[in-house]
Amino acid sequence: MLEVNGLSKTYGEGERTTRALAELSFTVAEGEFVCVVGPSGCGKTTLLRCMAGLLPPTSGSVSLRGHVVAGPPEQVGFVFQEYSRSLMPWLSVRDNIALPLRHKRLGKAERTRLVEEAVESVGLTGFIDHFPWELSGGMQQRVAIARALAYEPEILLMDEPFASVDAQTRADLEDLVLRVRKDYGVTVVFVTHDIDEAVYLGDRVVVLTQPPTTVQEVLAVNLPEPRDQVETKELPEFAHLRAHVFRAIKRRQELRPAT
Ligand SMILES: Nc1ncnc2c1ncn2[C@@H]1O[C@H](COP(=O)(O)OP(=O)(O)OP(=O)(O)O)[C@@H](O)[C@H]1O
Repeated sequence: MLEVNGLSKTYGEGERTTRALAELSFTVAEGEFVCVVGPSGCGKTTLLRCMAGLLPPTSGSVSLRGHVVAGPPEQVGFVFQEYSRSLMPWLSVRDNIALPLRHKRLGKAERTRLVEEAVESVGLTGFIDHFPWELSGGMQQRVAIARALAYEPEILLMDEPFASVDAQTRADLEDLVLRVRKDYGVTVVFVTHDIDEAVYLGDRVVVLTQPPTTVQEVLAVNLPEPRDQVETKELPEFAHLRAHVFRAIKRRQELRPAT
């Protein structure tokens, strides 16, 4: 469905050049949940922005169903890390979620239905007429997820969406994403620097190297479904997979020449 083909991205020119992505290739199948994990600064956000058509690659390409992505595709929804910056403080939850739907030609009743269903699916029905600043951080991130879902995307691109919430809220939001993925049948690309999160959520994990970044390894996660925060994480296979990813990242760091 999605194909990242020899993707590279260099920022700036001359002395201020940063080679963020060296050459990356991997694919994402229809309905798959792919986690991308790598050390801080390895270019995860850059990769996702290229996949979203928000940033042109320096070379290589991203294709969606065989068509090269040259701008934000209609079928794609995004959830970013900074929920506090992505929601409009002067709009209610309802109006924030309805905002991207302006780009779709929908009747009022259909728009209301999509917004209300999305709010219900993230468990915020009682807060639909509240403003973002009246909600906790975790609730605001739920609103950001609902906004992406109401748009009925085929693909959800998520950039470290739970990095700024506490551990318990993070676990709840992880399970929420697994559930909506199932309910909405959406394909997910989920970027995180958290190895446990990547293994817990993913059908596959793409492990990135330090910059200049390439794909170090693509790992299949054959853990039983449905995943469970306690039972899944107690499994020896879970411990094995997380140790494998951890070692892959650490080994690569040790191989880097001293600077
Ligand atoms: N707009 C920009 N202009 C110049 N350099 C940039 C720009 N955006 C990112 N970079 C550089 O590209 C590299 C990768 O950045 P990016 O934000 O994609 O990494 P990341 O893996 O998402 O980081 P983190 O995990 O810390 O969020 C970094 O060296 C960064 O300084």
